[in-house]
Amino acid sequence: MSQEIWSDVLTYVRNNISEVEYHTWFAPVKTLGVREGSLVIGVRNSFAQEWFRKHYLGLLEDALRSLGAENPQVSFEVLPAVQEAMIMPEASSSPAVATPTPPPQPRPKPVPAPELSKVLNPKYTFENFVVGPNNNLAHAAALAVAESPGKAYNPLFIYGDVGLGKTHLMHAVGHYLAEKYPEKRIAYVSTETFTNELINSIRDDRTTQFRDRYRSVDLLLVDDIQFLARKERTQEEFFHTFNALYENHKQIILSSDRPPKDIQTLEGRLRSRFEWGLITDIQSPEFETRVAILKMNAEQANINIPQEVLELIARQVNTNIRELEGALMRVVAFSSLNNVPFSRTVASKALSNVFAPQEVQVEMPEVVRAAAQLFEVTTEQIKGTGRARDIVVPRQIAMYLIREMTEHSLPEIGQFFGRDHSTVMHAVNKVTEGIKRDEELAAQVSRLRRHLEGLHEAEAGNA
Ligand SMILES: Nc1ncnc2c1ncn2[C@@H]1O[C@H](COP(=O)(O)OP(=O)(O)OP(=O)(O)O)[C@@H](O)[C@H]1O
Repeated sequence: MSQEIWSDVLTYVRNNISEVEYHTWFAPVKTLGVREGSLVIGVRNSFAQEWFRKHYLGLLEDALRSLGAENPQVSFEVLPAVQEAMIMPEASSSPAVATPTPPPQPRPKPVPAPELSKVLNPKYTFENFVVGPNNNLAHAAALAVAESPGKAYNPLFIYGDVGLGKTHLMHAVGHYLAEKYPEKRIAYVSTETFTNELINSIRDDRTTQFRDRYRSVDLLLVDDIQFLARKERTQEEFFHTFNALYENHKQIILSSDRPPKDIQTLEGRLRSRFEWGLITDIQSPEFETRVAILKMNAEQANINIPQEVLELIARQVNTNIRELEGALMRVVAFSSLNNVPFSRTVASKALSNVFAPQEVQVEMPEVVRAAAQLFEVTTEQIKGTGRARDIVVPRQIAMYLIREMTEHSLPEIGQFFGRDHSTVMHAVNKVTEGIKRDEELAAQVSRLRRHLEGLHEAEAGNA
């Protein structure tokens, strides 16, 4: 994770000095990690070490402060000669591959087309994709397509808001296919790149090569297809690419932030083609899915973070998964820069500048846990089917409090308990009526409510 801290530090630095200065001094250095709360930066020689101490120490400390370090510490070490060789700027990578902020590099002209099969992000595999109710249909469709490309659903059209995993799923199909059939040609391209390449090919009189490249692939993945809107020439070209691939039973997967019918100024013939196969969406993940994603990310980075800290992060970021991952990195950076163990307090502090604490929400599993604790039963019993009174009462109270304290609908609550919405409605009515007559029940409900509110007040207070 120190690479992520370093990447954030570089972004901060880059925004605060000139490009030339950045290129001269920061492009050749690398981080050696965080040791006892101090960010260690490897520089080429003792001259650079002195220069950094004199000119950039304050800036680097400010960068760490912006990441939440309370007492930022930076040290510089001269790299051994052999390591120096490894910090040469990397070859320019495809836009699809997530890398830490790359150092600026002179751009050759014309820009060469990326090697089509090398643009998949290695992290975006099916194994790394957490399946939840928000994305299970899109996941199943992607898997079906990966298993029977060109046969199951063609094209597969995945839409949803930003940062919810559309690109991840597309790349996962690419990886699956690349592994199973290494000879297959796979192309991943954003609509923007497709457009730019088309323009360049027209300019350089290379349209034939452009066409050949895209029309000869076995799997074409196109991201952000909504950007085809209002680009008549690109639509025309894409139409022919689509037809060529489709007729040859080659798989096409498209992603967009909206369904085809809502893409304005998209030619009718393209829209209808996009609707030929399967259109599936990805919604924002529920709390449990968010926690599972955080858990997987932490495990992959070999970081042991307590469940309650993951839950706190998952509560604060409830839509975009990219932001969710960013929040996790912020907490990790904060704890390692301040040399403190992970805790709810630390996480609240780390996130306080970025996410407003009043946005925290009570989540369904929390309510069930609190009810189980108060009534001395297990969460499994509450979510189970037992009809004994000492289980039914806590279950109904949990349903009532979820309805009262969260935004979840009756069917959503029902689904969480494995029941239908009428059971939830019955429970809510029963408890609503019950607390009017039964003082003990009223006291229990109010105690639970205070407990749940208290949990979140503590978080807001810590922040
Ligand atoms: N279900 C999931 N399990 C694990 N990680 C996920 C999941 N969904 C999304 N992510 C992660 O969230 C981040 C954003 O996902 P991705 O780039 O695929 O989103 P997107 O929908 O394509 O966004 P955009 O519209 O901005 O292109 C990635 O790091 C991805 O690995």
